[in-house]
Parts: sequence; structure tokens; C-alpha cells
Amino acid sequence: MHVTRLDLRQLRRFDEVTLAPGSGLNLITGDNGAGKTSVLEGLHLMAYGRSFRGRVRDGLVRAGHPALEVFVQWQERVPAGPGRVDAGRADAPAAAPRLRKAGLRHSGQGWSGRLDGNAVAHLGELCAALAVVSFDPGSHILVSGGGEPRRRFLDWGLFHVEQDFLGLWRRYSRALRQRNALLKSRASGGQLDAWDHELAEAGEPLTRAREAYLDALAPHYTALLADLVPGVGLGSLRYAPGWRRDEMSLADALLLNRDRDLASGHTSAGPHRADWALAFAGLPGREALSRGQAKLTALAALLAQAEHYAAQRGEWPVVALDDLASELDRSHQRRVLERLLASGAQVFVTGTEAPPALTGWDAGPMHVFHVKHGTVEAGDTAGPAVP
Ligand SMILES: Nc1ncnc2c1ncn2[C@@H]1O[C@H](COP(=O)(O)OP(=O)(O)OP(=O)(O)O)[C@@H](O)[C@H]1O
Repeated sequence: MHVTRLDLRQLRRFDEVTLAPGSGLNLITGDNGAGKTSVLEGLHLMAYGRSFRGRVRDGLVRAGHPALEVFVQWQERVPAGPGRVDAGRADAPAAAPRLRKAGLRHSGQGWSGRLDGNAVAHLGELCAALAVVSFDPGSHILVSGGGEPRRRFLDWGLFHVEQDFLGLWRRYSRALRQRNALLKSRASGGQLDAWDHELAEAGEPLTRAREAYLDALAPHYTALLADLVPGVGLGSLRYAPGWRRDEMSLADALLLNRDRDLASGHTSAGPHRADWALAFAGLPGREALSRGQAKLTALAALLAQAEHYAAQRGEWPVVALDDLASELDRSHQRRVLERLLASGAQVFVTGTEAPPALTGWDAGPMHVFHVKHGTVEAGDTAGPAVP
């Protein structure tokens, strides 16, 4: 998958900018505050419905303007793996590139979007269409933060590789909202029964899907950690489902906790409380990771996810690496970039200047963009010629 055009309007300091990125490596440079990260935020917004720096209403819309607009055009192969709608059908056409386009207008409160010319009803439809894996200075929370970013990480992967997951996730989220509303209004047990049933019906398969996904990620993650963070040694990757699943079903856990939930006004057990954890063979716990190791461990998780996506879908998601040079030392920058570009991924890298690892870059063409005074200028393409 690679983005061929990106238009941003009224996003942070930009009035209107257009980029035509190349496949392979795209380097975005500019001074502090120029808007380099904002370019990646625009891309991330289309792929996740939010920025990696928070929600749209927290400053993504340019001051004094009612809404921002993002338009992305990208090329992708019709997925050939198990995620494909018509996978296995004899009349399914061979994988071939196709051009897709998506537009999103977001005010922070409301939004409207189009995908391939048609209006979309759920933001999730845009997110499921464009796959972007982003690594930014806040990504270490995947390792050192609370459970929410880790649940989101699993769910992102599942949205993209499991056809049924989005429906399951929506069903669970809706049931949870309804149950919590009833708990707050101190509803009767009879009213809660129906939503407990619905939560269990969606929550059990959702849990199985997440667990299977984590198992499938493990070999990718182990190999990437061995390469990027040798010495810590991934001992195990363990899923904590959000209730005592080894002792009881979700339906039983909901019933057991009902009085407590009525007192607190929220549902205390279930997949919305799930988490996953790494155990390191060479360390007592994640707290023992250095800050740089925590970042590399988070990056390894994101790259494992991208690699798994590629194995399932037959092509890499777009990879966006914000401020790479300030996050990784030179040899890690080089190793990560070489690995990604050898895989054929389209990669975006930002930096106040070209990261040291790109000095004498000879691992493929590099497309350069310079962000200045609210404009983005395409520079020369460096590196070996495109074959
Ligand atoms: N809502 C907004 N309206 C107008 N300008 C904004 C808004 N939000 C942020 N800005 C400005 O837009 C720019 C955002 O810059 P961004 O974080 O993308 O820069 P950067 O090039 O990545 O910088 P750095 O190298 O310092 O990380 C900053 O100059 C900031 O002051």
C-alpha cells in the first residue's frame, strides 16, 4: 500500500498543502514548528480517526477555522490473504494494484467522510481502508503506559486482518455503553440481563480473536526484539482478558460483579479491561527497560504488527516514523529503515534535518520534502534511481 497523494487543509498551521509521496522512503524535513509532524498527523487521522497527539478537538483544526480536511489517495493490491472478502473464490481476480481515495472533513465535534466516492456512515470504514502504522515520540506508552493503548493496538490489527472483528467490536461497545447507562440509573436485574447476555455473546469471541492475534504476532515480535533490543530476550507475550477467564465465563463474571457494578456505575469485568504484557527473559520487568529500550520495544511491536499485516494481506501498510533521529540512535535508525525498505514498505520519516543514518543512503530512492512557513516543497529525489 502506498500513498500517492496527500492533501491537508486547515490542519494545524497549514492553510492548504499537497504532497505527492513516492513509494519507498519519504523524508520530510523542516525547522522546529514548521509542521512536519502535522503532515503525519493528517495521514494518521485518516487511518485512525484521531491524531497520535490526541483528539481532533484538542487543536488539530487550524485556529480560527471551523474544520479541517484531509484527502488521501493511495495504491493498494487487492488483498490476497485470508483477510480478503473473496479469498479462496475460484473467480477471484489475481492481486492487482488499484487506486483508492478517501476524504475526511472534521470539526472536532462532527465529521463527514467519503471513501472511493461514496459517503461513509462510520469513521471506522475509513480506518479499515487505509492502513498506517505510526511511531512517534509518544509511542513508548505501548510499553510503559496503561492498558488502553495496548488494547487499541490489538484492535487495530484485528480490524485489518479479521473481516468480522469490526462488527464484533461495535456490538460489544454498544452493549457496554447500554449496560453502563443502566448501571448508572440503577436499573433492575431484569433490564441488565439482556445487556449482560449481549456483552457475553460479543465479548467471548472478541477475546478469542485478540488472543489468537497476539499468538500470531509473537513470532514476528520475538524476531524483531532479538534484532532491535538484543539482551532483553522476550520470554512470553501474555493476554489478560479482563476477567478471571480461567475460572468462569464472561456471563458469570458479569453476574458475579453486578452488585459492585451497580454501586460504582460501571462494568468492572470484560474485554474493555483487557491488557497484554511482555515478560523479558533477561529483565525483572518492563520497568527495568531504559527509555531507549522502551521505545525500541514499542517500535518492535508496531513493526511486528506491520509485518503480520503484510503476511496476511500481501502488502505492507504505510509506515510513518516521526522524528526518528531523536528517538533512535544511528545504528538503530539504519537497521529499521533498511529492514522496512527491503520489505517494500512506503516509509515516511520526519526530522529537522536528514537523520544521520541517511548519510550516504544507498538502500533505495529517497523522496525529500521540505516544510517551511506553512508550505511543503518537494525536493530532489536522492539515492539510486528507481528501477
Ligand atoms: N490549531 C492550530 N492552529 C494554528 N497553528 C497551530 C495549531 N496547532 C499547532 N499549530 C502550529 O503548527 C505547528 C505544528 O507543528 P508540528 O508539531 O507539526 O511541527 P514540527 O515541524 O513537527 O516541529 P518540531 O520539529 O518542533 O517537532 C507549530 O508551529 C504550531 O505552533
